[in-house]
Amino acid sequence: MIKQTIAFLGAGSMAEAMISGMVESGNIPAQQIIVTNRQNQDRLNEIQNKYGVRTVLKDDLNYSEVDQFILAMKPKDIDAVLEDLKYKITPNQVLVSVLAGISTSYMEERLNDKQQVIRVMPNTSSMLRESATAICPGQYTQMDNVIVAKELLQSIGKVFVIDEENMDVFTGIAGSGPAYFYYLMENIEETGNAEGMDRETLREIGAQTLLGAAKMMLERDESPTELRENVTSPNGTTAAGLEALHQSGGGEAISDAIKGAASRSKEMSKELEGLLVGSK
Ligand SMILES: NC(=O)C1=CN([C@@H]2O[C@H](COP(=O)(O)OP(=O)(O)OC[C@H]3O[C@@H](n4cnc5c(N)ncnc54)[C@H](OP(=O)(O)O)[C@@H]3O)[C@@H](O)[C@H]2O)C=CC1
Ligand SMILES: O=C(O)[C@@H]1CCC=N1
Repeated sequence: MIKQTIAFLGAGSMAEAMISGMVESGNIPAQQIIVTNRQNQDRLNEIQNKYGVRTVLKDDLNYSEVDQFILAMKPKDIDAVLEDLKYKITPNQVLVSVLAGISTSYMEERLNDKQQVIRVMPNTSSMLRESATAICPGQYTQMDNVIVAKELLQSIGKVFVIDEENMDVFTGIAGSGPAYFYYLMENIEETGNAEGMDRETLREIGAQTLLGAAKMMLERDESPTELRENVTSPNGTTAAGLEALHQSGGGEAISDAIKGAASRSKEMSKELEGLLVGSK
């Protein structure tokens, strides 16, 4: 059981997905989770009623009772948040950021000397405790705090400790990834529906197919290539489907999606640094 007190700064869709998974896991008492935002009291009431966590507007938060702050606002708000936190927290408290494109050094440079920070990248499947989450500690973060953060994140799915240089591509694969699969499903539904099947059944069929394939990859000792070849009978339906996919640039499209998201993640950090230089 996690003993630390956690405060979310931000109560949007990503925060909610994480809160839902954490509370559901039972690994941390709901009363040890505090959720804040700047002004939307209705949203805080909604979160409190749904999950039994404590909520408060961020200006009324008792910062000294918090062990780990989870930053869950939009990247554009990061400078204001760090400027504010600098005067409110001590080096033994930890900042855990889920913001896309914000590096540990970016945060460290704008906080007090040797502030402990951790950069993480979860996804919205946190809601069902099925996130693929990356974690990457800053240079001053103590190992015992990394362990607690990891335990907390394990309550919402699988955790991968990665080098920061891989955070952008991880974001392109796993942070944004659920959206690619939803897009795939939208197109599956569209096509099946045009052929006369009803959308509700199609959703179940498509999702079960996706789930089955995911489980095969996680639970069987075969590569995706071997698994694909096992489905593909010579001159059969799969061969025809894969050929059409190949002709339409399916593989390239997936690769471009990951590269596009990763490059946007890099660009977002550069944009913020540019903003800062411009503001001087
Ligand atoms: N959505 C996703 O799939 C994923 C998102 N992320 C990251 O999660 C972050 C949040 O995204 P998302 O949940 O979609 O964003 P939302 O816009 O839904 O939520 C942002 C929240 O931050 C609050 N907020 C803004 N400034 C502050 C502040 N200074 N202190 C406290 N709260 C504040 C806002 O409320 P108010 O205006 O009242 O302050 C709002 O509750 C982003 O940085 C994104 O990169 C990471 C992985 C996946
Ligand atoms: O779209 C975004 O920027 C965020 C980060 C990863 C998923 N959603």
